[in-house]
Amino acid sequence: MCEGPSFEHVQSIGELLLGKTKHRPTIGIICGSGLGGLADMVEDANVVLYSEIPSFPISTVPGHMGKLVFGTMKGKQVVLMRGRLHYYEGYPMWKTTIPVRVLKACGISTLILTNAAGGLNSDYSVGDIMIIKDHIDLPGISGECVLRGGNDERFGPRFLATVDTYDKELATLTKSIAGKLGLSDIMREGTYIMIGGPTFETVAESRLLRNFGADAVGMSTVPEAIVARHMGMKVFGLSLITDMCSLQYDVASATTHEQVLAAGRKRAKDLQELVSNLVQNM
Ligand SMILES: O=P(O)(O)O[C@@H]1C[C@H](O)[C@@H](CO)O1
Ligand SMILES: Nc1nc2[nH]cnc2c(=O)[nH]1
Repeated sequence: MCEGPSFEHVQSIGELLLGKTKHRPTIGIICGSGLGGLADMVEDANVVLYSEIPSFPISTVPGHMGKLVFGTMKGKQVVLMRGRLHYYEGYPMWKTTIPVRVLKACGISTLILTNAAGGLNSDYSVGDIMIIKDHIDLPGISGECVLRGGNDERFGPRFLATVDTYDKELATLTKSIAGKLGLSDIMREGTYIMIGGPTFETVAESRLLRNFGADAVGMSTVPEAIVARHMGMKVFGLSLITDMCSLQYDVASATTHEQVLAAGRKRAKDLQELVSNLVQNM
């Protein structure tokens, strides 16, 4: 059975969106929880609400506004998704990535993903920024891969290699920009693991995820990265460590979404500088 939007439908939404803006971006950015301030860097903005776009799912999570923002960032044409869709909101996996397919139809060739994540690596601290070197698709390896279902070859191949998901040149460029901005001390590079959510991890789960080799855990990003690669886009990802996962029972503390959003606000300026300079130098 074929799941997901048809190729023609995605193309038609792309055309509709390009009719609503004079911009012709090639760089797309997805804002993670509490990281919507990235959109404040956009000049000459044309904003389209998700609710105005046919078949677009609606963001229901606080910290995700549900707007596409077309415009320029440091002279480069961009489009930002200020609000992403998560599997735990009740959408099937393929539906959470309709916007990524639509971005491609709008002409995007490079996708920058950002997210809020819990730190599993005990060398990390709240406020660190992790370049995503690799991911573990926990839902995917247990049967809920975003590419499950019928495959339209016009989107991409049935069997996708994922060893090269995250672009190495953009990672190198980001490290050099972080150095110039004085951010090297908070930069990390590691593996992001996606869980379905919306529960934060138990101590036993955090230990399991760490033993799997993950440095940070979150509830998004991986399906978007896979779909973007499926369509031949370059992908780069950053995780803001908003809380540290509890690996010891005697000092375990509960994570809250408010805490995640507050950590995002604290690091907002640095993240905006980092991403906008990356865009400028791409
Ligand atoms: O959209 P992201 O992955 O940044 O959001 C993370 C995961 C949950 O949606 C939320 C938990 O606070 O933050
Ligand atoms: N699963 C998970 N997602 C997060 N998003 C932000 N922080 C966390 C976390 O600690 N765990």
